Amino acid sequence: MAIQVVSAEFHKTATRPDEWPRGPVPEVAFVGRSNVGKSSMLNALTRRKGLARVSATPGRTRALQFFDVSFRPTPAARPRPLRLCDLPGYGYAKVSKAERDRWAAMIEDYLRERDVLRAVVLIVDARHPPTEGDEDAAAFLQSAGRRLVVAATKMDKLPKARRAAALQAVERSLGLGRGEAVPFSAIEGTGSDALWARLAALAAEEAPAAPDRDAS
Ligand SMILES: Nc1nc2c(ncn2[C@@H]2O[C@H](COP(=O)(O)OP(=O)(O)OP(=O)(O)O)[C@@H](O)[C@H]2O)c(=O)[nH]1
Ligand SMILES: [Mg+2]
Repeated sequence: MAIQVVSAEFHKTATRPDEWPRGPVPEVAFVGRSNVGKSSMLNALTRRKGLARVSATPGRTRALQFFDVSFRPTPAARPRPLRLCDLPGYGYAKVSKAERDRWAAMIEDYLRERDVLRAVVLIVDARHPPTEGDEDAAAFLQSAGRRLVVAATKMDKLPKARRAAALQAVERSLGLGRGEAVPFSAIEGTGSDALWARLAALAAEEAPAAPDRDAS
């Protein structure tokens, strides 16, 4: 059954931890290489075309962008809050190494430390084998103890007859089981319901056992 998005709006931009939104709202983040389609996926999921900025120029998203969403898992259910975080892409070559290092540190701090983060969607391009950056990101997220959902996007660019094989190639190379990766296309509008079902379930779960940050 399709999830109903009640509202979706931009909340804020952050480059430093003290700027991350406060409060106990469960959060899901979107990571992937520059230009893979992170912002487009966020717009497709929220069914709000201009919510996150989509650009033909890679490297457009340069800070963490937080969005507040309210959704009903079923038509009769009460709306639930969820926060989405659109992250800058990795692997963007046209900035200085110093700037790339700064982005990487900003993203890694967030992915490691963020206590309300329930799941991370790793977005890969369905047309190509995962890049070294994709593999590094998957390994990093696993080592950080994050729940990972892999989505293979731009499915529309593949002929229908090749889509299943492409999805399996993604799953194999990232060490996932059959049926674990979610096929997606922001252009065709496919994959949203399947991805929502996964995210809604993860958002409802307890936060994963996080490194000992509440010990004091
Ligand atoms: N054909 C097709 N094109 C897509 C899809 N998703 C995104 N695109 C295109 O890919 C380009 C990049 O999309 P964005 O959503 O801005 O990608 P991003 O990952 O947020 O990019 P950065 O923020 O720069 O890292 C744009 O030209 C989009 O129109 C898709 O599912 N299918
Ligand atoms: Mg973007």
